[in-house]
Parts: sequence; C-alpha cells; structure tokens
Amino acid sequence: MSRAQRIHVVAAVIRNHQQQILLARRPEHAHQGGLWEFPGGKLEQGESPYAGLCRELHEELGIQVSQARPLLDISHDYPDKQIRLDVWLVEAFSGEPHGAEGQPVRWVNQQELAQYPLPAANVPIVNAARLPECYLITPDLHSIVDLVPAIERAIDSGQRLIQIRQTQWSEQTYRQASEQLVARFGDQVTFMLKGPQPLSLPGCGWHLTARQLTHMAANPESGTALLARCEGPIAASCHNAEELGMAEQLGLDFATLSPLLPTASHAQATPIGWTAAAELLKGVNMPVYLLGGLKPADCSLAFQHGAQGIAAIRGLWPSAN
Ligand SMILES: Nc1nc2c([nH]c(=O)n2[C@H]2C[C@H](O)[C@@H](COP(=O)(O)OP(=O)(O)OP(=O)(O)O)O2)c(=O)[nH]1
Ligand SMILES: [Mg+2]
Repeated sequence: MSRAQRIHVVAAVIRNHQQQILLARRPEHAHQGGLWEFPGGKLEQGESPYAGLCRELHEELGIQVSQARPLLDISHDYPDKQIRLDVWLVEAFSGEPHGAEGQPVRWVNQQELAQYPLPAANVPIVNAARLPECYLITPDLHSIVDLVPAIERAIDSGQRLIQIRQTQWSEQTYRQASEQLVARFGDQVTFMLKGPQPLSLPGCGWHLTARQLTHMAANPESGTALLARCEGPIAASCHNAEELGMAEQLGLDFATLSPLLPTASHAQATPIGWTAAAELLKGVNMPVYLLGGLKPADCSLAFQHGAQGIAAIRGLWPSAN
C-alpha cells in the first residue's frame, strides 16, 4: 500500500529541560486504547503536517508549537488499520503541557520509555527519540593512547554515540581498548562495537557490516540468537534498499546509509546523493544516519531528507587543538 493511501497521523516527541519525553495515555475506547502514545492525531483534509501537528498539540495538550522538525516517518499495518506515523521533534513551544482532553500525561526518562506499554508501531519511534543527531565513527589510529584523549574531546563537544572502528587492530587489542573506553566513558556515551559477535560489555551496542547483515538475514535463527546477546543497540552498514530491508526485517535499532557524497576514503564508490537517499528512506521504518562526506552543518538537510542525522569519521572527529 502506498503512503498516500494510509491514514496520515502526525505525532510529537516533546522534551523538557531534563531531557524527559512527554507521553499521553490513549482513552480506553480508542483504537490502541489504554496504551501510552506520543501526542498527536490524524491530519485533516488538505492540512500540512506541520499545521496538523500544531493543531493536535494545541487540542490535546494546550501548548503552542513554535518550532519543530521531522524525526521519523514510518508506516505500520494494524489488523484493522493501515497508518502512516509522521513523527516530529518539537524544538520550541509555549504553555505548560497538560491533558487538555482529560487524558493522563507524563514526563518520562528516555531510558524508561520502553517500560511503557506503547502501540506496536512505536518501537522505531522510541529508538529515534533516544538516538542523537550525530553518530561518530573513529578513524584508524595507531593505539589506544591516541584514542582516549580524542574520545574525551568528542564527548566534550557533545558526541553521545560513538562507533569504535579500528580496522588495523587485532581482536585482542580491540577488546582491551573497548573495555578501557567503557570503564572510563561508558556512563556518558553509547559505544557501538564491531566484530564477529557482540562483545558483552555493559551498555555497548554492536554495528554489523553489510556482509554480516546479509549473512544474518540468510540465517535468521542463528542471527536472532546472536542479536539477543547484545545489551545495547544493534545497527548495520547499508548501501541500498535491499540491505535497509534486511536490517529492518531483523528488527535492528538503526542503520547507516552510505556513501551519500563522494569521499576520499571510498573514492571508487558511486555516491547515492540526497534525492535518491530520500527516496530510499521513504520505504524504511527505522532510524537511519546518512554517511559519506557529511559534517554537522548537514544535519538539517539530513532531517529534511528523512534521516535521523549524520554519521561521519572526519566530519565529527575532534581536532587535536
Ligand atoms: N497520536 C498517536 N497515534 C498513534 C501512535 N502510535 C500509533 O500506533 N498511533 C495510532 C493510533 C491511531 O490509530 C492513530 C492516531 O489517531 P488518533 O485517534 O490519535 O487521532 P485523533 O487524535 O485525530 O483522534 P480522533 O479525532 O480520531 O478521536 O495512530 C502514537 O504514538 N501517537
Ligand atoms: Mg490523538
């Protein structure tokens, strides 16, 4: 079914200064009744998504939205309804949100979101709400001695999701370095680790290569068992619709899509480009970072093209001075 034929619902991720997210409880008699939701509702005929979002949040919460941007746009088939959930991140609003239609509302810590009973469609929205705008991938470095101070600077500059990608290191060196990094910085940042299987380090995620992803998609039973061993988020490197489809099918938390633009490190690869990337992302129900030749200033373009944000090595790596 095409997106145009679905019931178009706009919904909001709203954060307060403590980084808590606002949930509301759906009335018992409603579709998906009694479950918690991100406030919002159905677009009216001829209404733009932004206008619909502002109207719904005024009706349901009594607030005036003054700034919002796209976060994630997904499709979901319930047995009785096919919906498109067009989720926005509210960046500025006035008024104190309250249950203007008598519904309970609650500010919830990001880590506790998953404990609330939410509609099935909301799993990727919770991931998008928790993931940052930028995904830093480390460049190849000589040793852990070089890595620690750079990671410290990256965290100081606001990075919260970091892939440790050291293609030259032995498995043993990689594991020791990861242990050190987690012990030192694990409470401030989520590390995404590479390798043949997830390293059981507290809170760490696992980032699969496209090759591992393809293998796992072909052997879903052993794949699912491996995935279950990982405590943190699971992601994969994707380059086309097929790989994005496999990542979604396996229920991964997010993906990267590359190469968006030409880069020195992958000079032979054909870049996807912004327009084709936006087309690819329309079919994906999962947060995706665009990767390849991007820097933080490209984040808003990435949001407008349906991405979670940008991933980068050089574009996000802090300079030594
Ligand atoms: N607002 C919202 N709706 C969600 C979420 N997850 C999810 O599956 N839905 C579904 C439930 C409904 O089928 C649909 C939203 O419709 P709604 O009942 O809130 O619509 P509305 O606010 O315009 O209410 P109404 O006028 O139809 O009573 O989307 C979510 O997080 N937020
Ligand atoms: Mg509603």
